[in-house]
Amino acid sequence: MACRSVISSSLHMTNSMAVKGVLSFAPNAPLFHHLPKAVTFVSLSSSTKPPTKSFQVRSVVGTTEAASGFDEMVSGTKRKYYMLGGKGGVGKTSCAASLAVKFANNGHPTLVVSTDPAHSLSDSFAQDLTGGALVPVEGPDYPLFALEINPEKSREEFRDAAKKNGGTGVKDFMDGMGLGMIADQLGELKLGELLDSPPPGLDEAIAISKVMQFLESQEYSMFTRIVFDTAPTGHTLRLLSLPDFLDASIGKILKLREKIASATSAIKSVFGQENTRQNAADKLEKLRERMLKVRELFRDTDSTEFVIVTIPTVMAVSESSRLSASLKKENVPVKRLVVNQILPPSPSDCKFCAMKRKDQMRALELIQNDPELSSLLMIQAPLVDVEIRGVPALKFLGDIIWK
Ligand SMILES: Nc1ncnc2c1ncn2[C@@H]1O[C@H](COP(=O)(O)OP(=O)(O)OP(=O)(O)O)[C@@H](O)[C@H]1O
Repeated sequence: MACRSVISSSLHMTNSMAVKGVLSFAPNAPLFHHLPKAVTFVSLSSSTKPPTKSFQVRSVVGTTEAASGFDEMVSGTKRKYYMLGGKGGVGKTSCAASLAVKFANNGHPTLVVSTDPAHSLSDSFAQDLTGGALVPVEGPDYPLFALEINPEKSREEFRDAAKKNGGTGVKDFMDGMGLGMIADQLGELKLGELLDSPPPGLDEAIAISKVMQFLESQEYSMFTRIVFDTAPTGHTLRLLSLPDFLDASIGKILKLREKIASATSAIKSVFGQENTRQNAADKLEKLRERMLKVRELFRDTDSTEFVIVTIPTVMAVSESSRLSASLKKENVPVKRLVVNQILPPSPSDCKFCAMKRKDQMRALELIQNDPELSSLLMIQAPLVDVEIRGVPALKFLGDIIWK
């Protein structure tokens, strides 16, 4: 028996609007190669670009009309940070990318950042966004840039640079990555010598240092919405608790430094060493202070929100509940919970679909009765029957989720 639970529909989409019909887009739309110095906000109208390519997106429609409060998310030109996180594979990237597209199509110069070492932003946007630098995303009405931070790869390169140049290349390498600040703070500690046993938190330090750039660098000042596609729960919690985490790491670094210092004390002047050590300790203290600033930012209810993404299964709901509790403990603002991949009611006699949906409804009930999750605004997102890839498809998903 054919399963008819998924309603097929087709869409017609220009760069800034979607109506029913055929999903169309102009693949040669101009790239935003340069960041504009000043941003003018104008009302968005439908594009007049002729559709040059078309394909169909079939989807479930109308499963839920729960509003996400997007009006509140989009209002104001003061910068806001949205971090989307949850269990692996639930749709964090799809939700984050669709939110970023929606912000950009609503007049916000937007940056979407992946801090997940296993990036899927490139796959989601169907564009090559790798390389660890800002890459313009083709398609939205307003500038949308993506940044994939790969801390593990960065550490590898860092290690190589340290080996090749006997440590002298480390600063150049970090400068090249825009991490000069970290190099300045840690350079004197001869990190190259410590890389065989990297202090825990170094990966996260590299990721968070990019966040610090947002705060300090002119290059990023144009972005009024920054959306984070975070790594699965465990990594995210480490990232959020980084300042404490780094505190411990700094302690470890200083201890190691002390060991190195005493091992070489026979050939160095004690006075000079003490100076260097004190200097390095001061710099680390500065780094710690900066981290604390980031910590404050991510706990600022005016500028930051963590959106939990989950799916309607008992396992995912349990993990989301724990994540919510941890975020609350860290005082990170959480308001919204996206429950993704919900099956529509099946008008057919597909037993599998009926059972699956029943299961999902039970999981939704769990959410409603969960002390951690019940107070969050629940946004239900349907399971669509094609893979969401590319800006037009993300716009389509975003228009369903972010209303
Ligand atoms: N609502 C949806 N309907 C249909 N497919 C979806 C939906 N949401 C996500 N998917 C698909 O599920 C897969 C995983 O999605 P995605 O990469 O967004 O999840 P993730 O949580 O970011 O994964 P990871 O933890 O591996 O980074 C992708 O193939 C995506 O296209």
